[in-house]
Amino acid sequence: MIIKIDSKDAKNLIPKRSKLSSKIDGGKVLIVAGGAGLHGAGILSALAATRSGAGYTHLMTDLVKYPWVKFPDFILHKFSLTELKKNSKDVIAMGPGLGTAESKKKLLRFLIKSKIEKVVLDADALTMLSTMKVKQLPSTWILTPHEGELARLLGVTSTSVKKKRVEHLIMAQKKFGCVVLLKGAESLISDGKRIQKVSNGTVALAKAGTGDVLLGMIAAFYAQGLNQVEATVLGTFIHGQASADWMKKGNDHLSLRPMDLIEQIPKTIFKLRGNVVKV
Ligand SMILES: NC(=O)C1=CN([C@@H]2O[C@H](COP(=O)(O)OP(=O)(O)OC[C@H]3O[C@@H](n4cnc5c(N)ncnc54)[C@H](OP(=O)(O)O)[C@@H]3O)[C@@H](O)[C@H]2O)[C@@H](O)CC1
Ligand SMILES: Nc1ncnc2c1ncn2[C@@H]1O[C@H](COP(=O)(O)OP(=O)(O)O)[C@@H](O)[C@H]1O
Repeated sequence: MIIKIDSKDAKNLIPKRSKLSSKIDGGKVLIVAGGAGLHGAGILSALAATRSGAGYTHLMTDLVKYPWVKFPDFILHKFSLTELKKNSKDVIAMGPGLGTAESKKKLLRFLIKSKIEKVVLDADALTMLSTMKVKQLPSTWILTPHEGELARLLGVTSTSVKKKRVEHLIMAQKKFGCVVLLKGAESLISDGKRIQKVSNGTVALAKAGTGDVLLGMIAAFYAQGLNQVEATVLGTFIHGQASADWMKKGNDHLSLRPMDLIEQIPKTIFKLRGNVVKV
């Protein structure tokens, strides 16, 4: 049976703060993303993490020409294994715009070998993973493939994934042993025990960069104490709902920018929470 997530389920998962909360309660997220020419991907993920409640957002990225005057919110790191080793974070989210060079593979191999507890992999990190001999990943890891990425992970065609989405999701979950989110008009989440479905997203999301936003959101919720399934469910639901809320304002589905989605996050969370802030 596939369980459909509704707004009540999502509302119950929204992290809470008290008047005495500090940035420590928001947790520390490290986004490893945004290689040469694809800086935007890392910035989108990092901005989404900050907008979704991360207490600290660290961004390991290509520092050359990083537009820090426009985006001063993050603690910046250059791509480096030494840097990755010395940075203990609550959650590490890796992939968008990273490329698949050997230097980036080393970073991923380190995370796998040292069994870092909370890791979320997307985009190029999934492509790199598909070329590695990996048995199982920790059950606390999250993979967020679209159909093409899931096909690469399983060594099948994207057409066969499109035809049998649930079957391929289950195969990937069994292969890697962690949470797998298969993205699309209907997003499916499996942890090996059950499959949950999030279908509130709109076609406005069918645009490059919206997946980078989702990665940052899931990482932020994971860093705030939700478990790996809850963080994936809440991130995916709010992401979908933000696109729907943005369209309800009279915007056409052709026109959504990933940045619009990020700007919509505060209002969508506030509405879902029930229009109350008790702090
Ligand atoms: N601002 C920035 O800097 C941005 C940077 N970005 C970064 O750029 C990098 C490359 O990203 P990308 O999107 O070009 O390539 P990628 O997703 O690896 O493969 C696409 C191929 O997969 C297949 N495919 C099958 N089903 C599919 C589906 N449902 N949805 C999508 N694809 C599907 C299909 O091939 P087919 O299966 O048909 O052979 C298709 O040709 C990556 O690091 C990303 O993070 C982007 O996030 C944008 C913003
Ligand atoms: N037709 C659609 N309806 C609803 N959501 C969609 C649709 N198409 C794509 N999405 C969502 O948009 C996001 C796209 O992510 P992804 O393919 O990884 O893009 P990118 O890597 O370019 O950021 C996913 O969250 C996916 O579920």
